[in-house]
Amino acid sequence: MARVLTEVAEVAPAPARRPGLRRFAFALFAAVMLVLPALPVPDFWITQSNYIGLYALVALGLVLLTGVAGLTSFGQAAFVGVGAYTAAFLTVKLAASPWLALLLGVGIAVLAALVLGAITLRMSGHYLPLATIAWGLVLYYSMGNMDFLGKYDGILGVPTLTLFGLDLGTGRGLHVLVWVMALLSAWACANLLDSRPGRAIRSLRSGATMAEAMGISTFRHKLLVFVIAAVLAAMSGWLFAFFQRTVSPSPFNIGKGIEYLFMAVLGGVSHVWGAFLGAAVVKLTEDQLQVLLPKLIGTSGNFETIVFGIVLVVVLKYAPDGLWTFVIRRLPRADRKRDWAGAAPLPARDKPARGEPLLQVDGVRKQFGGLTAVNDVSFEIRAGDIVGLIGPNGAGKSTTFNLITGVLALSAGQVRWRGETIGGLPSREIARRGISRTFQHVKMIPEMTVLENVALGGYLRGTSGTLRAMLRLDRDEERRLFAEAERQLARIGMADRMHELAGNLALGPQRLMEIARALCTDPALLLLDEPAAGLRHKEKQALADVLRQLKSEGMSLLLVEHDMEFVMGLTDRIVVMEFGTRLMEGTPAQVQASPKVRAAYLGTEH
Ligand SMILES: Nc1ncnc2c1ncn2[C@@H]1O[C@H](COP(=O)(O)OP(=O)(O)OP(=O)(O)O)[C@@H](O)[C@H]1O
Repeated sequence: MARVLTEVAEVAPAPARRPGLRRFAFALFAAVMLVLPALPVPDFWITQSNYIGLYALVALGLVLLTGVAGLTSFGQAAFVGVGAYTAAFLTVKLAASPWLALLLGVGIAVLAALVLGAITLRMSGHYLPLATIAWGLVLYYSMGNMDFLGKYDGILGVPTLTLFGLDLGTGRGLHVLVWVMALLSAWACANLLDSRPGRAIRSLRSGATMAEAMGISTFRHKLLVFVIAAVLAAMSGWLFAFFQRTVSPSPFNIGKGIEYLFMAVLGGVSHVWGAFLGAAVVKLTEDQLQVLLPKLIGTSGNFETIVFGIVLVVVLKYAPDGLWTFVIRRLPRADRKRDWAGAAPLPARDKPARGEPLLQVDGVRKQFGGLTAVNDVSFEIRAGDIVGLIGPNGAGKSTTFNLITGVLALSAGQVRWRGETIGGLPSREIARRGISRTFQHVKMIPEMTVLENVALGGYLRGTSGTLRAMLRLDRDEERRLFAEAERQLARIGMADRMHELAGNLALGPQRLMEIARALCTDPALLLLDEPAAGLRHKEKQALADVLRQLKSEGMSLLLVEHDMEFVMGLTDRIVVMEFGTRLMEGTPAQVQASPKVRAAYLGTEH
């Protein structure tokens, strides 16, 4: 911790980056897939490869949706159907341009995803999976019963695609287009995940509380990723129509929806390239099993489905992150290239003048059913104050934190921030106004690096959106975000650990990382929930130094802490709570001398 509060320039340079083997491997893979049709590969394998590309597009959407964001959809096949039927209907019945059909198909899928998502994504739990099943069933039976879509016979005679006057056919020519679209989509998705909106998407799986406290609208990002998955599925459907040259409802039924999910889970549900592996393994194994199993069993049937079910259980047991993890383990882990030296600072807010009234907690109350966890608690924080909130276990400290930061709704009372009423605002709006926090139980994204976790705190200070991120036009802002994240890590003495995975840190460093993340939001008030818990003595001293330094820079702090020595040595004022009420408020000396406080901690009458 010797480097606490050092400037970025003094921080030891990040370890040298390992060779870009991954990038080379993926470039090679892309090149092979694109030149494959020009090689003397049998037509059978070109067809298989076309299927794999088409399936991978859908599985890619599920990687984002299910693997990264933690949302399950069984209805992706229906979105594929939307793309396919739009292509077939427009080109066969209306003789329209296939490219117009692509636009329209994607548009309809986006609209359907927006409606479905708007209804279900605010609700947690099983609503989305159930809604996607219903959507899959509705679309399947609609396609099968509509006269103008040819009922269960579907639409025949879809023309082949032509590009620059070149007929792509259904084999080698189309292969190039299928794989260009699949690889470009994978590249765009990989770019997205390594960006400001991507980190927001990656934060969804760990629950809404932390993400919202960093200013992220979790609903908007869930909707975004649901729409992206629908777009990818519709693109696959559009290609499928020109590949099969006929569309009928059966390839878009709910069973196929489950199969797509199976591909994503088997391949590597949180890895972009796992979608390709999953699609390849499922397609190739399915074909082999369809030939082999009837021979082995002596009768035909859908036995491959049963075998797949068993395989899925085995994979989930022994490789819950999918088969791609076996590949990724063999590739060297590349540290992020430290290319942000000299990046312009991020925008910073105007800081309040010392002594300005910041936070007024006015008679707040919180009831959980019959239990009053916080009862008529009032206190004030002025700019530059370090205020402690102490009390025995269950006194209502964390609940008070959650009322101030909008995690919980007030039952009564009001919270004001610089004169503005903020009680009732969502967490992200409160974060936007300059209140940041850490959590009693550390909330982070374990599979992201320390640096990326901290950069999540800079979300509100950036503006790059999804399209910019997908096209990698956001690099300038990314450099600024990472420079800020490193600066905040240096402030708490952790810059040398920025490339480690957050999940590999011990509890103490995880707490410090949360503080760096909160600082990255550029707050005017920092709420720390038990920051010293789990820290060793020296780490606590270093933390106290950091907090004092923050105070000297004008930062205001409210901290809940059980370590009395830590609180007494650091705070200007202390609010003591007991049984949800404010027992007293005073200087550390007054609190220490109070018989009421001593009695509260000892559990005796007062
Ligand atoms: N979501 C909830 N639903 C029901 N009761 C709750 C909820 N959150 C907290 N409580 C109850 O409210 C009371 C105050 O809890 P709170 O966590 O705020 O106390 P605390 O002072 O932070 O305690 P500790 O120091 O142990 O963290 C406790 O009795 C707790 O069981």
